[in-house]
Amino acid sequence: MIEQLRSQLIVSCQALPDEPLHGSAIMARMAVAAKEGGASGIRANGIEDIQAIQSVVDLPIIGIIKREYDGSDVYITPTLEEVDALVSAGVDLIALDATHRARPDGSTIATLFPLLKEKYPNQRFMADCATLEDAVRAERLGFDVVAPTLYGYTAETVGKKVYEGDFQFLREMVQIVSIPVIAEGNVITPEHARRVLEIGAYAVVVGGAITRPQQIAKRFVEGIHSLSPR
Ligand SMILES: CC(=O)N[C@H](C=O)[C@@H](O)[C@H](O)[C@H](O)COP(=O)(O)O
Repeated sequence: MIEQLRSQLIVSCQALPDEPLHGSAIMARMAVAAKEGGASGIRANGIEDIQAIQSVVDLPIIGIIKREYDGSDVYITPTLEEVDALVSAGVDLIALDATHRARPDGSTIATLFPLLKEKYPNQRFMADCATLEDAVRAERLGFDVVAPTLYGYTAETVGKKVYEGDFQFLREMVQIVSIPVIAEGNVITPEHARRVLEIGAYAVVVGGAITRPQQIAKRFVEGIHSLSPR
């Protein structure tokens, strides 16, 4: 299944409860649209969205469950409970936060992941990383793929964008691990998508730039204002 994604576009179809397109029926239509556009995979959040998407497209799915717990900053598939649900849903690849941060039950990825592998030896896992250390640790732990998904979204990386310095961070990640690196997070243009593959990313995930119209509209509005005479 991972082979199927080589050099291809994966579209992340996500809208949280506070977003205008929230709802599994809408996310399923987004996935159909992504497939019509040529996407080879879908990333989706939550069992409801995943099942709705599985019923209309036959593409490989990267599944996550975003859940916030008191006392932990980890929200992408934080505990075994979310992994159990994603395995039951039958997603091809389960992505989880692979930073060093403490998880809700006090575990870390280094203590949780071996348990997941033991329980689900045939399941494939993707590591959502914020740093190069995260990626190295993820490879050592036995993840199948890594991604810079959380680069810019943790206290130590806040404000950083993966495309800065011609995708410098991504290039370093590609060099430091030997498992596939999927470029994810702030890939905003077709040129970005092409560039990350040139740099050596195995595949590319694009989310908001395709499936979050509020982000797309905002970018146009900002474009207009930056062009208008002052
Ligand atoms: C940081 C975080 O929570 N990222 C989430 C992970 O699944 C999603 O909200 C992103 O949309 C996804 O990673 C794709 O990225 P972008 O939408 O920038 O193309």
